[in-house]
Amino acid sequence: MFTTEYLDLPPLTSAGGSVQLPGSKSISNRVLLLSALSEGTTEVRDLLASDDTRVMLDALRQIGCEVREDADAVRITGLGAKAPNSPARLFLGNAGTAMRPLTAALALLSGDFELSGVARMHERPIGDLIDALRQLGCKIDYLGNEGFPPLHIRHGDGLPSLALSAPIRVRGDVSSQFLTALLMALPLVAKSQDIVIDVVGELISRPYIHITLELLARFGIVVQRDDNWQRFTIAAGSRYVSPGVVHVEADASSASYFIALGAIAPASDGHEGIRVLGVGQDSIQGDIRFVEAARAMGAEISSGPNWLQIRRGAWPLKAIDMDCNHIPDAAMTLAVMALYADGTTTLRNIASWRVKETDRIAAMATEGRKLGALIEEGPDYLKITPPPSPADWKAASIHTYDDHRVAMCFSLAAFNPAGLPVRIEDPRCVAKTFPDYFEALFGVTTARAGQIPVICIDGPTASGKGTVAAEVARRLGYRFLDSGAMYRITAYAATQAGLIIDATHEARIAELARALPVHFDEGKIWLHKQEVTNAIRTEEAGMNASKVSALPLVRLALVDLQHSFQRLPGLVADGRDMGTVIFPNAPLKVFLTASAECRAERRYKQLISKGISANISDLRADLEARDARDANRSVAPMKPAQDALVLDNSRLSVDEAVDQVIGWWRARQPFGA
Ligand SMILES: O=C(O)C1=C[C@@H](OP(=O)(O)O)[C@@H](O)[C@H](O)C1
Ligand SMILES: C=C(OP(=O)(O)O)C(=O)O
Repeated sequence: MFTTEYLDLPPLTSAGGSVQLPGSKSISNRVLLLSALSEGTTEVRDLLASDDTRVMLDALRQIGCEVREDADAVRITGLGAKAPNSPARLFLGNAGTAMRPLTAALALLSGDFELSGVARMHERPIGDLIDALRQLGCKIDYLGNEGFPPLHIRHGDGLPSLALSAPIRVRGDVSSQFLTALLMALPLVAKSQDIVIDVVGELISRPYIHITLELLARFGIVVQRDDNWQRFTIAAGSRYVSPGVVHVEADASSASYFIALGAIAPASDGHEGIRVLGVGQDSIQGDIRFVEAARAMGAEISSGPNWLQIRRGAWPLKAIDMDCNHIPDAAMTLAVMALYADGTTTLRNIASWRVKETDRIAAMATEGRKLGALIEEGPDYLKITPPPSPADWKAASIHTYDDHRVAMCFSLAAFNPAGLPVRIEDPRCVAKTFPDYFEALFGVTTARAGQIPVICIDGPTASGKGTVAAEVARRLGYRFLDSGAMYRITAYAATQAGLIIDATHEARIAELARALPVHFDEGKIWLHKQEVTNAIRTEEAGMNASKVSALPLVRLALVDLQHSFQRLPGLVADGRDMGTVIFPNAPLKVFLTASAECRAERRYKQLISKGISANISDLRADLEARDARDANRSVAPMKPAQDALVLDNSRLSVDEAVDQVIGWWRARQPFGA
C-alpha cells in the first residue's frame, strides 16, 4: 500500500495481464455480521482485508465474538443466544456497511453501545434507520447532530418490548443500507410472528438489497418481497444458521477500474487486454452491470463464471446518457471513462453520491475540471465533456477527499493523450476497500520507455547518499536501487567462489555478475537463499566492492540488472555513476557530497554504534584512497554529471537533505509546488 503524501503517476501508454481482485466489501461485511449473529463457527474465505472490514472485525470482537484470522480463512464464532458484551464503544471508521447494519443489530439486542466513526461518518445520514428502529420501541440517542452518528443505544437494562405487529416503515431514497440493516437484524426478533417492512418512497441502489437477500438465504433466513421491492416479509421462527464455509467473491465495484482500464488502454504487446479474476457474469453484486455500461461506451468484454476479459473496442469511447441508480459506486468510473469519449456523457439519478465518502458529484466535477474537462453538475446528475483536444488536457494534482473511489477513478487519467503525469493526493485512502490498488495497477500497465522517472543520487563513500536516497524513495513511493550493493554483492559472491578480485579474474567475475541471483525484500538483501544484508556492509566488503567496480566487464554485466529497476511508478537510484552512465537521461541528478572530515566522522560514529572499534584518521585515509580510486578509474569514474545539482550536506541533517532533493524534484513537476 502507498502511504505517501501523494503519488505521481507518469503518463501510461498500455495495459495487459491479469488482476486478481480483493473480496467484495458488501459481501464481506454482511457475511461477518451474519456469522456474528449465528450460532457456531463460520469459516470465511477470501474475505476482503481493508479498513472497512477491519472496523467490522474489531467491533465484533468487542461485543464478544471470537475471531480467528488465519492465512487461509477468517473464522467467526457467533453470539448465538449469548448477549453481546456491554457496555461497548465501537469505532466504525467510514464504513457504511458496518455502521448501519451494526446499529440495527445492536438495537435489537440488550446492552449499552456507542457507535461512532470518522468525522465524515458523522455527516452521513442515518436518521431514516433510527426513525424505523424508534418506531419499534428501541431507545437510541444522537450524541452529536440529529440524524447522524455518533449514536447511543440504551438497552443496558435489557431489550425493551418491541412493537412488531405493525409493518415497519423505512425510507429507501437516501440509502438502501437502512433497509439492508433492518433485513439483517430483524430475524433476531422474528420469533412468533412474521415481520413486515414497508419501504417508503423510491428504493435506490436496489441491487444491494439483492445481495442482502442472497446472503440472508445462505444463513437460513427466508425473506419474501413483493414485485415492486416495496414490502419485505421475514418469516416467523427465523433463525440464523451458519452455512459453515462461505467464499467471498471479488469486488465488482473494484473490477470497474480494471474494466475501464481495458477499455481505455491499448493492449500491451503479447496481451489480449486485461483479465479480471475473482468475479464474473454470475456475480450476485449489482455492480457487475458496469460491464453493460462499459460495453455501451465501446469496451469489448467477454466473461465466464469467475472472470472477465476486457479489450479496447471503439476508440474514442462513445459518450452515453445513462440512469446509474443501480450501480452507484461503479458509475463513478464512467465519469472518468467519459474523459475519453467522443462527446458529452450524462450520468443521471445519482443523488446518493452526495452523502457518501464525500460529496462525490462535487468531487468528480471539481477534479475532472482540473484535468481540462467541461463538467456540468446538477443536484442528481453530471454531464461530462472531455477536453476538446490533447492540448487542452492539464496536469492535475487530484484531491481525493479521503474517498477511495475518487483516487482509483482518477488514476485512469494517466492515459491522457497529452502524455501528462497525474498526481493522486493521499493515495492511502484506497485502503477503505482496495489497499493494494496501485500495486495492482502498476502490475498491468506500462509507460513509454524513458517516461518512468528516475532520480539519481550519486556521491562519494559515506556522503549519506544511501540514507537520503532511501528516504526520498519512501516519501515519493518510488522504488529504490542501491547500486553500490550490486558491487558489494558481486564482490561477496566472487570471494565466496574463491576468486581473487583482480584483472586476471575479470571475465569470471563478470560472468557471476551477469547472473547474480540477488533480490531485495523489505530492507533485506538476499543472494539466492542467503541473507547478505550485514555481510556486505563490512569495511572489507566495501574495499572489495571498490576493487570489483574498477573492472570494466563487471560494470557492463551489471548494467541490465540496474536498468531493470526502472519500473512504475518511479525510481530513486543511488551510486556513483547513476547519473553519468546508467540513467543519463534521468530528469533529476543530485551529486551528494560532504567534506572528508565530516564523512570520516559519520563512518566512525556508525561503526562505534555497531560496537566495532575504529580510528578516525585511518578511516579518513581509507575513504580518501577510495575517493581517488573511484574518481580515477578508467570506466565510469565518479564525478558529478554535467547536469547534476551538487548538494554538500556537511552541515545538513538527513531530513534537510531529503527536503532539498524533494524540493528540487517537485519544482520540476508540472503540478505547482
Ligand atoms: O449495501 C451496500 O453494501 C452498499 C450500498 C450502496 O450504498 P447506498 O445504498 O447508500 O447507495 C453502496 O454505495 C455502498 O458502497 C455499499
Ligand atoms: C459508498 C461506499 O461505502 P459505504 O459502504 O461506506 O457506504 C463506497 O464504498 O463507495
